[in-house]
Amino acid sequence: MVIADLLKTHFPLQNIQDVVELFRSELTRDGEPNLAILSIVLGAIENTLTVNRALPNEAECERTIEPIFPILELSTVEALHEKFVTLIKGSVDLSEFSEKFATRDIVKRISDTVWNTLTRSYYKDKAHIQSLYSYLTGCKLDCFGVALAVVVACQVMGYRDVHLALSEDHAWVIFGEHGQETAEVTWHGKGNEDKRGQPICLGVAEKSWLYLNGHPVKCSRHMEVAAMVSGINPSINATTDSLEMGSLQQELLWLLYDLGHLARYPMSLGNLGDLEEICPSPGRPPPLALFQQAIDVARRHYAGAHVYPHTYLGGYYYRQGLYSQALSCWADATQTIKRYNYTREDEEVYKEFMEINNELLPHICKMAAVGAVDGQRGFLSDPECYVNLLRLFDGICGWEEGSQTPVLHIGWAKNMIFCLSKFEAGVRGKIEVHAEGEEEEDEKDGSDTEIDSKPPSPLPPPPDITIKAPENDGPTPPPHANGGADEEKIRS
Ligand SMILES: FC(F)c1nnc(N2CCN(c3ncnc4sc(CC(F)(F)F)cc34)CC2)s1
Repeated sequence: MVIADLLKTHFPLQNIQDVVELFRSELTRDGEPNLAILSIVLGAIENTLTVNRALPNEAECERTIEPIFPILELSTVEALHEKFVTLIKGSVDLSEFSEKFATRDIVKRISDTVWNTLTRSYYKDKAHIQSLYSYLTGCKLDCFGVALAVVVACQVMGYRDVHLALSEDHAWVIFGEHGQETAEVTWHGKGNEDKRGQPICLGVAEKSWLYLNGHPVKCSRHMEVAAMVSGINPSINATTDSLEMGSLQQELLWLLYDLGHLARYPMSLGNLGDLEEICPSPGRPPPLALFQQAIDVARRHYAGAHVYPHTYLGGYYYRQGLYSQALSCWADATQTIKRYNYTREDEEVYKEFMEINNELLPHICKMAAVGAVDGQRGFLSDPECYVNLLRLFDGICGWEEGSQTPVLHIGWAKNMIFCLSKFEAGVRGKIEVHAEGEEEEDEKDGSDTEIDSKPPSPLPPPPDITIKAPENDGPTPPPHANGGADEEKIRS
């Protein structure tokens, strides 16, 4: 498959702007963006900027910093592209597969080709093995990278119906005339037999977070570009990121955002929010707006089935010291996971909630109890915080109910008791807990406001509990009642 002349005009790539213009050209051209070229380009640059990078020591830091952005020649990219096309076209007998739409057989065969050319054994969680560059130069791919490579190979074979499907911790493909077919093409986690070639059957998908109850992100070609940009890993080592690589990722995500290709992709909006928190772009929406947009997208287009939009925002509030707001987001997150049954393939989200319940929440309650953080003066006497703490624990317990594998152990319970006991006795008198479906008598004096897990549309399962907290006329003003001065103090 020849590389379009339009594409060639961008080479050699010498800086971030050259790469952004190449992506803009591919994303706005007639026909599809060339996924193979774009993945090779990102992988080659990431490799130069992060892999085996000698870092300047103190003394050298004083000296001028030599430019380290690699000059990427067309010949390098063309050679790797040619290698990929030859490998893929050489592995399947084209005559057998002449249909317009892919079949399970062709998808499995292409997955086998990628699978069988990987290094026999390597550290699967290694960084920088997510791109076609890693596959073509090191024969290594991570779980996401295998799925992406299969989709790129199908594009090379001319199958315009094969697309990437993404959950919050897994990837597979959809295909067929109406995109109605699904197939596993990669492995998941450790010690799980891969199910490559099999469809994702609803029975498995509907109750496990790994498959998001049938609400994965179904990518277009442009969203597949967004996925490879989201998959950029700027880390040089555990403590240092490549500023150039992070900046390239941020610029490309804004390009994709402006072209509308993040509009159905909550995690990429979260990625962009994280990058903006670290290095704000002038004239762009603040992180808060991006995290909030991700939550809205998940609610409107994915039936509120995604957990990460809530934990992205919760993590942001926590880092900003806005603990009441963080708690509210984390409660929304557990009220989301509550609709799933926990299975051993859900470890990643289990670790998220473990950190929230067993590290972050106890820390907040400890700090609030010693009054260490001004802004949290009201936290332990604020009925809304207590309500959200109960919603959070209810969600985790609801997740365990009906699951084959238990979620909670004594460590969870100890931390729950620790947090609950830090709240002032009076606050417990200010809330009402209603069992599911109990008739609501009208509020006579309107003194109670109902705190309810805002039901995402379409109708979710009814919440098990509805909890009420009084209006702001209670004796202790909510933590941010002083005109946000505290928040100013925290932020400054
Ligand atoms: F919840 C917040 F704290 C999170 N912070 N970072 C989070 N990540 C980082 C980015 N990330 C992602 N970001 C964009 N797209 C995808 S597709 C995918 C699943 C798999 F890798 F394809 F298997 C993961 C993922 C995974 C979740 S969640």
